[in-house]
Amino acid sequence: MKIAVLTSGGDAPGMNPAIRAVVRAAINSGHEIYGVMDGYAGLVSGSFEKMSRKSVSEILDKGGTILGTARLKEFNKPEVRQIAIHNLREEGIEALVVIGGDGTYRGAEALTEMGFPVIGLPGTIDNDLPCTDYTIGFHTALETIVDALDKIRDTSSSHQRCSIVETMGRHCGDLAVSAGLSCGAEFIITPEHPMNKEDIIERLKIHKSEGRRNAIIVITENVCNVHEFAEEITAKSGFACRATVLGYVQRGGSPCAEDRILAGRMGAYAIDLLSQGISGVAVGIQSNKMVHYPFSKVLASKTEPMDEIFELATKIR
Ligand SMILES: Nc1ncnc2c1ncn2[C@@H]1O[C@H](COP(=O)(O)OP(=O)(O)OP(=O)(O)O)[C@@H](O)[C@H]1O
Ligand SMILES: O=P(O)(O)OC[C@H]1O[C@](O)(CO)[C@@H](O)[C@@H]1O
Ligand SMILES: [Mg+2]
Repeated sequence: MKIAVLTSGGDAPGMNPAIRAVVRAAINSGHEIYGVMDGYAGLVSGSFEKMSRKSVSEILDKGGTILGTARLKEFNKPEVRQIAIHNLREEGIEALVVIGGDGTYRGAEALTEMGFPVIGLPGTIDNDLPCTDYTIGFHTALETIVDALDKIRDTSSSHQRCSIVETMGRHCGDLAVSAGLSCGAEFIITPEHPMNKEDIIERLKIHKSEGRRNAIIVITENVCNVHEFAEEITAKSGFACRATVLGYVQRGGSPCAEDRILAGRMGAYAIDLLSQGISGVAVGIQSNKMVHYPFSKVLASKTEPMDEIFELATKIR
């Protein structure tokens, strides 16, 4: 079978090991494999390149994605997807593996509904996909955040300051919750676990009066303007507060072992599914087992908030 692979949406550490696994597993199973450049944009422009074992040599430890990625808004138009399917068929490609987040899955579901076989792999730092415990990239981004929070704690404590640190995650608090537990953050604020600002300020006053030297607040992006909140905390709590937006540093870097293993397992599993004639599904990991569900089910499901980790962080704070 001729199979193509692409990466789409925000890049995530582990996309390269996933591409490698798809390419090597496909070749080892007797398939031909093509790389598509820059996500769905490459499907529309017909940017395909045949890949060999060598095309994916020495990329296991590389951040980003060797295939490039893009956000192509127009892909929600049927006529644009029709061009993509036409280009795939012209090349003789019979199935597609997409590595990306929820938006990428929406594109994949739409291609599936138009009769083109697609398999999805969860590749996003956000961990915001249902039907999988983890997404490829989450654990590496988490390590980056933990490293940054430990460093911020050093300076924060030296200056007796409060630090509010904004993580990525779009509308999912998993990065903030996991990093907050890992670093003993005093407060964790996420879309799933919101907190009243006045309440935090009151608790910071108590915290300060108890002689604590610092406090860390970890917060998911898009919850509030952290710079304004830092000013408010400084003015009202007596704790000088600084805001740090971690930003794109969270998307870069060499994938950690956990993401490499996950990417390897998922990439190989995707090729096994295609070899068995299965498509129109997204791959996941649940209780350490590979699973797959139709895109329609995944996209209609909700992610499970990390309530247990959040409560544990509060309990052992
Ligand atoms: N409803 C849709 N129909 C068709 N294609 C879509 C749809 N939504 C998104 N896509 C395509 O998928 C691409 C990636 O989606 P998006 O930008 O939301 O990132 P993502 O895959 O969710 O990854 P991440 O959130 O980690 O950045 C979009 O740029 C677009 O090309
Ligand atoms: O790369 P862009 O378009 O700025 O998107 C940033 C978004 O992408 C992510 O990094 C991954 O989905 C989110 O955490 C963040 O909100
Ligand atoms: Mg997304």
